[in-house]
Amino acid sequence: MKKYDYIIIGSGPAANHLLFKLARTDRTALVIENNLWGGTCPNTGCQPKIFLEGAVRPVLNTYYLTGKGVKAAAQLDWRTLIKRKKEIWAEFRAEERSSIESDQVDTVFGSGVITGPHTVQVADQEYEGKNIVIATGLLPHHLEVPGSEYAITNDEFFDLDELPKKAVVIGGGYVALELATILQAAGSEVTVLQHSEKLLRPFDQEYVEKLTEIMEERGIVIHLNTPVKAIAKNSATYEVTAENGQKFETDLVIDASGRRPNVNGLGLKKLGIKFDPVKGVAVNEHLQTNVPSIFAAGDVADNGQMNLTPVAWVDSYHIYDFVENGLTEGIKYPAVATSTFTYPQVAQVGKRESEMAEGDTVRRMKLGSTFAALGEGDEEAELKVIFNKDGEVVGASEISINAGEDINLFAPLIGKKDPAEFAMNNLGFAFPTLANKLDVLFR
Ligand SMILES: Cc1cc2nc3c(=O)[nH]c(=O)nc-3n(C[C@H](O)[C@H](O)[C@H](O)COP(=O)(O)OP(=O)(O)OC[C@H]3O[C@@H](n4cnc5c(N)ncnc54)[C@H](O)[C@@H]3O)c2cc1C
Ligand SMILES: NC(=O)c1ccc[n+]([C@@H]2O[C@H](COP(=O)([O-])OP(=O)(O)OC[C@H]3O[C@@H](n4cnc5c(N)ncnc54)[C@H](O)[C@@H]3O)[C@@H](O)[C@H]2O)c1
Repeated sequence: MKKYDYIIIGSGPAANHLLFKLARTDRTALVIENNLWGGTCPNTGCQPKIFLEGAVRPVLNTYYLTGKGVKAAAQLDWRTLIKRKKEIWAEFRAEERSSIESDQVDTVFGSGVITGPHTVQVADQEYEGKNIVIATGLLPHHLEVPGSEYAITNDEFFDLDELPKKAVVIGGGYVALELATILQAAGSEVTVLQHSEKLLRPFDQEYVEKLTEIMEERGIVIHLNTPVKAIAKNSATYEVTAENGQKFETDLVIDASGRRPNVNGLGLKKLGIKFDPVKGVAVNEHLQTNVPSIFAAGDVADNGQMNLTPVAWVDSYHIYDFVENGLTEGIKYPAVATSTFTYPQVAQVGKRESEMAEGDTVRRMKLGSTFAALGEGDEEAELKVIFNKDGEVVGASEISINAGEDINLFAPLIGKKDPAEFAMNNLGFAFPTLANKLDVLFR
């Protein structure tokens, strides 16, 4: 039986950052993958999304500037865009697996099943590992309604050759609103059906409401409190029926009703490894499961964090430091910033206004009236920063077309005393950018 220091099940961000660290040592690793090498983020998540968003931006930017010095809105050529996407990704996929293979790292294609505290089986081959890392991520949740098989998920979305004339997107989270933004900008008539009364729960709801209004003004139809009862196929279209009886005829249905930990078929029950079907694999402060040689990292781990790529990286670095450097301190997550890649974007780090404690204060900055925002047609842009009673920054939220980038300024400031001092000491920030305005905000 071939022996390794690490067996990692799944080749996503949680795996590859552990491999970056292991590359500096003489440790050996086996990576097992049963789908696309590299995991969700580069194949069917963050990366194809941000690629398409790159083309959506000028379309929407020029839409808002039409009549304000721009003659007409740019238009998306969906077929060419997806063709280019496929060409770039074909190259990436060809390179991805070979980029992680080395003298120290083997890869094997297939489904890993954990058979013991130190053994994993793939087909009829068993491998031994001193440490096993479950890094199997999430899978799309499929609605449990008749006809749910007619809906696609993010797994298929980024390879759609034809732009649907009409699309129904089910869900009100990141995936639903990002894909709705892309489709509408490309020219589809988009309807979003959210079962509950709120969208984008992890974000500042005042800004989410503003985003919703802006998306609706642009033509995206959003129905809240509208659970779906059934999806039916007609000859050339689909019909989505809501529980309230409303019917929506459409060319494409996207199920973006959430994602669930990929825990089935791993042999967890047999080994007695604890997990929750919604939260994921139970882990301690070192990301060990109840079998100490078996860890879980990234989206599949019930680590109390959001399911984001930077969180998966932090997890894998911690496992490395714990096993290789004998770190005794439990995992500490930095303040991880997050953004919706909608238009505009809503971003946040640390506390939201709704989570303010006694003595906390909030300061707002109307970014929309700055010359930069006026020039970009981003008049609704706004920023809120939350301070605790000692004057430390404890949170920030922003709505603007650059919020995803801007929020990174605030992540390193969380918990820092005297941000005014920080701003005054960094007068060399490029001007005129948001960083330069911190001085005004903090004073
Ligand atoms: C549409 C979309 C957009 C996103 N955009 C962002 C974003 O902008 N920013 C951000 O931070 N995050 C984003 N995310 C989330 C991000 O993709 C995840 O947080 C990240 O991929 C988690 O990494 P992971 O390694 O834990 O899991 P994954 O990347 O999901 O990798 C898990 C891998 O394990 C494999 N696997 C599963 N079971 C087995 C088995 N039994 N044997 C072998 N292999 C197995 C899977 O095939 C998969 O390749 C997005 C997600 C989606 C769906
Ligand atoms: N920009 C980013 O960083 C980004 C983008 C995409 C995904 N992600 C990550 O991936 C995770 C998964 O994203 P997601 O959008 O799939 O999940 P999500 O949990 O963010 O959203 C799921 C949405 O579906 C709704 N929903 C649940 N059941 C439903 C039902 N029966 N009918 C209709 N709607 C229903 C929920 O209320 C929620 O609005 C996110 O939580 C996030 O961590 C991040």
